[in-house]
Formats: sequence, structure tokens, C-alpha cells
Amino acid sequence: MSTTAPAHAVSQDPVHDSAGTDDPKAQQKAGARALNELMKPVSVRLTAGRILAVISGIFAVFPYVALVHIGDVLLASYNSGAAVDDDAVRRWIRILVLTFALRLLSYFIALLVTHLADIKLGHIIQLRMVKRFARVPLAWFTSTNSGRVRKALQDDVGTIHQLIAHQPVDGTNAVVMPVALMVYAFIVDWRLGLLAIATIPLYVAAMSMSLRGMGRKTVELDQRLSTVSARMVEFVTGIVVVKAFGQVGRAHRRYQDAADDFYDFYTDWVKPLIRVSALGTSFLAVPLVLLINLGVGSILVHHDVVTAADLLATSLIALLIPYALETLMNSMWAQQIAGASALRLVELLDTPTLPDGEVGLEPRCHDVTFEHVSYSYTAEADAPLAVDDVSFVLPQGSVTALIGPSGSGKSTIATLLARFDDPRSGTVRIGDVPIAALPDLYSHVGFVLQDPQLLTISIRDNITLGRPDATDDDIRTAARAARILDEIEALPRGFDTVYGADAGLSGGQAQRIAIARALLVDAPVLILDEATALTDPESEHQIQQALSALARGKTVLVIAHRPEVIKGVDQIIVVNDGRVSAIGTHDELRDDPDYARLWRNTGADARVSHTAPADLDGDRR
Ligand SMILES: Nc1ncnc2c1ncn2[C@@H]1O[C@H](COP(=O)(O)OP(=O)(O)OP(=O)(O)O)[C@@H](O)[C@H]1O
Repeated sequence: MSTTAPAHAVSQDPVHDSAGTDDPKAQQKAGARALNELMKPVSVRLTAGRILAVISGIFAVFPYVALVHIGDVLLASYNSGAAVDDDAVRRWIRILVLTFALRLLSYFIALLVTHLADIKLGHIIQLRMVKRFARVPLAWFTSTNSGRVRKALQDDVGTIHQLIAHQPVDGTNAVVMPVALMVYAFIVDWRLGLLAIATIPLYVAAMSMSLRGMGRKTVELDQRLSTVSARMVEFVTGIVVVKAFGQVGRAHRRYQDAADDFYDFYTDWVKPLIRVSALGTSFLAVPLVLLINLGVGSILVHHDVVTAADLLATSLIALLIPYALETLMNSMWAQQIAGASALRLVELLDTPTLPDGEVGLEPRCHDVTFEHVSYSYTAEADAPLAVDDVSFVLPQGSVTALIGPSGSGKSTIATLLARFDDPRSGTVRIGDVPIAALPDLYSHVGFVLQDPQLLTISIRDNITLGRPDATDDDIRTAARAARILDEIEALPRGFDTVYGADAGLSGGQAQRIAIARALLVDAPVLILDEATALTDPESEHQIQQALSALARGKTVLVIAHRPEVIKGVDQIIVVNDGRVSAIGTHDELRDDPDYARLWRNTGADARVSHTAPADLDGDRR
């Protein structure tokens, strides 16, 4: 039974439409919108963090004010030869220490608030994802989409952490602190103020050089990084096949090429940035600032226009400005990178869901009706139909087999009954109720797929997955009926054995545990994938017996791969090219050309004459 994602399971939201374009500007805008949307639940906390960062930035000025006053007191005493005014010095030192402590404290609380907001947002995103995915069509959960979810929850939530937890504080601080300090520098003396900001144009020029093309490059960086991860996942998940066919070198090369490509792109981009940054730090930052401020400033001191303390304070202020600008640049970059992550998260959180059922609706009986059902895996109007205008009835308590060539649409029809997705047109009903309206479909429809999907939990929990309140007696009865009880009891920890950790199980054993699970839920409609073709005859016999126990009294739809196994069922539906070509019993269909061809093409005729395979229906009556 196929569970691959239909291509229509993507959002139609404008945010995502922009995300889908190659235009970096549109992507940036979409990223910014996605970030705003994502941050809404913690916007009050982030605003509080920003306000505290503003307070912290303003407090940054006061230690300099105190410094100037202490310098002035000391200079006054030096110039006049009088004793130092200890009280005044102590008072200003107290102010210096206090305001410095208040600056640190408000900065610390601001970071605390934004970090708490980050934790809250992470929690909200995870909850929203879980709630969303509970309502997403089951067909959506392919390995590609599961990989997207894993990447989003691990990498993208981590990326936006930087933005939520640090950027509001550091970004605000990087604007408010230099502005406040520059205002103070101008208050001290307008000439010193001008000196303090004299190097800013050079920084802005260096920064704009660094930022040139940043939006486009950041988008490209993100895309190349995704390619590297995708190639790595592809290599690791396919390692068994790749090794078996001696293609390790080739598969590895795809990853290596992606990694080399990323390396070349990143170094080409970053090298000039590092040069600009190194130039800025080593040449512009300290030496040039000191040269301009102390060089020109000392002339002002010499002419008694300002005091040495004034000059010292404004020079220190000038030294801080480059670092503030660098922080501002980093936070702008963090914002762009986080935009791409936010887009991916919002897109996942907006994964289309199936409409909910109506509370309280219960079908009057368990006949199943397909009424002119059509389905395509993509939403486009001209998409090929995997199921084309299919109508049939499964009478309550009967066994119906779907048979047809590979790719004819058997699995798709079965998945529509399990509501892995809704049909493009037509209706599937149980009794008188469309399955889309049933609030608790899986208490009505059970399924045993080719892949038994056991989880790494105890065998008991695997069996009780659909009915956690089952008693030990119920569990043993289900396991006995599924012909697996003795084998579970022979395991060292019996029902407490953790599947995959304490013990592995053969494919046939895992199948029978899945059958025990379905037996316990006891859903009146059952979808079975006749999957025993690949197991050995002993295992096949046991599985057939278990399935017969499971099918007893239920409305059963079997996806059949071998005609001989379903010979005795109540009804056979022959599917061809997504359409129903014939319906009837084995005897009624003997002369149907499609049915006869299936017997011939699958070699069933020859097998039936040599063996007498266990009939799915054999034990039911
Ligand atoms: N996830 C998917 N996306 C797009 N097309 C799909 C997808 N899954 C199946 N199809 C197409 O739908 C059609 C019906 O496929 P389906 O798996 O239902 O056939 P089937 O009869 O069950 O085949 P098999 O016996 O080989 O399992 C095929 O043309 C197939 O290529």
C-alpha cells in the first residue's frame, strides 16, 4: 500500500508563493513576513526585551558621565594644588559602579526575557506542529516530508533561536547605545562629538561593501546548505542498496560534489568579507579612532577648549562605535538567515489538513460505498487520474479483493478508504455517512499494511497502540488469535521486550504483531494488503490463519497480488488503469479477459495445480 505524498500537499499561501520564487528580494520579503508571523505569540515578551535593551543602552552613558566628572575633580585639584575632593570622587565612583551594574542588570534581564520567549516559542512551534500533523493527510508522511520536519525542528528552530533570544537585545543595544553615547559626546562638546563620529562614514562604507549582494548570497547559501544535507541523507538512507551494488564511490561523490560546491561558494563569498572586517578591526577601529580623537582632541585640550577628562571619555566612546556597528551588521545577517528558516517552519505549520469530522456522527451499518470516486496525486486540472470514476459497494461482513496489474490503482483505492487523502471528486461512505464526516474514522477502519510499522516500544505497547486500555487477557487473546503468542512468550522479556532494542523480529512475526494490534482495535471495516508473497510457506500459512481470525465478521477489502489466494472471496474487483473493469466472484469472472490475463500473467494457474495455498477466506465460515 503506497503512502507517498501527493504533490498537492503544499501550501497555497502568498508567503510560500514568494518562497517558491528564485527572486532573492521576494524571498527576503517572504522571510521577513514569515518571521513576523512566527514571532507573534511572543511579541509582547520581545518588546519587553527591546525596552530593557533601550534602558541598558541609556545606562551605558552614565559611567562615562561619572568618568568625566571624576577626571574633572582630579584635574581641578592637580591644577589648583588643592586637596582632592574625596567626597565628590567617591560619589561619582558610586554613580559609576551603580549605573554600570544597572546597565549589566537590565541587559541581563533583557536577555533572560528574550531567552524565555525563545523557549516558549520553541514549545509553541512544537505543539503547533504536533497538532497540525495529527490532521494532515496520512499520505503526506513520506520520508522526504519526515526529513523536512526533522530539519525544521532541529536546524530551523535552532537558527531562529539566535534571532529570538539575542537579536532583539543585541540589535537594539547596538543602535541605542552608540546613539546615546554620541549624544552625550556632543553634550560634552560638539567638537569632540564630531571627532567621535568622524570615522563612522568609513565604517558605513566598509559595511555596505560587505552587505552588497548579501540578500541574494544568503538565499544561495541556504539553498546550497540544504543540498548538502539532502545529499548526506540520500547517501546514509540508501547506503544498503548503494553498497550492495558497489556504488559507494558514486553516491559518495554526489555528496562530496555538493560539499565542495558549498565550500567554494562560501569561501568566495567570505574571503573579501574577512578582508574588509580585518581591515576594519585592525586599521579603522583602534588606530584610526585614536589618531583622530586623541590627535585632534589634544589640540583642543591644549587650547583649553575641553578638558583631558572630556577627551578621554569621548575617545572611549568613539572606540565603542565600530563594535556596535559590527553587532548591528551581524544581527542584520542573522535576521536574513532566520527568514529562510522561518519560511520553512511556517510552510510546515501551514501544511494543508483534512477537514475534521462532525462530532457524534455514527454510521448505521458497515457497508462501504465508493461513489464515482476519482483521485490524482497532484492538484493540477490536467493531472493524470490514479483512480478514475470508481464505484462499488462492499456489503457489510463480506470480503472483497482488489486485483489488477501493478500501477493499476489498487493501493490508491484502499488508501482512500483509510482516508490517507480525500478524493478529488466522488464520495466514500461507511453506511450512510461519508468517511470525511466521521470524527473517529480509525475506530471504524483498521488496516494491516505490507510494512507492519512497529515502533521501538515494548511489544505490549505495540499491540495496544490503538487501544491503550486493553487488559492483559485481551492482549493475550489477540496475540493467540494472531498466532504470535508462543513466540512472544519465548522472548526473554515476553510482552515487555522492546522491539528493535531488546530483540528484533522476522518480517512474518512483525506482521502477526500488527495483526494482533488490529485485532485488539476490532474495527468493523478492515483493509488488508495481501503481503505474504515474499514470506516462506510456514510463515505465510501462519499469517493467513491470523488474517482469517482478524477478518471474521468484518467488511474486508484486500489488496491482492496473487489471484489464487483470493479465489474464494465474496467479491473480486478487477482494476485496470485506475478504473474498475469488472466485478464478480471468481466463477463469474472466469471469462473476463482482464481477470483471465491476470491468472495467466502471474503464473497463478501453474501454482494452483501444484499447491493448495491457504485461502484468505478459508477459516471464515
Ligand atoms: N505518491 C504518488 N505520487 C504520484 N503518483 C503516484 C503515487 N503513488 C502512486 N502513483 C501512481 O498512481 C497510479 C496507481 O498506483 P497504485 O500504487 O495505486 O497502484 P497499485 O495497483 O497498487 O500498484 P502495485 O500493485 O504495484 O502496488 C500509478 O500510476 C502510480 O504511478
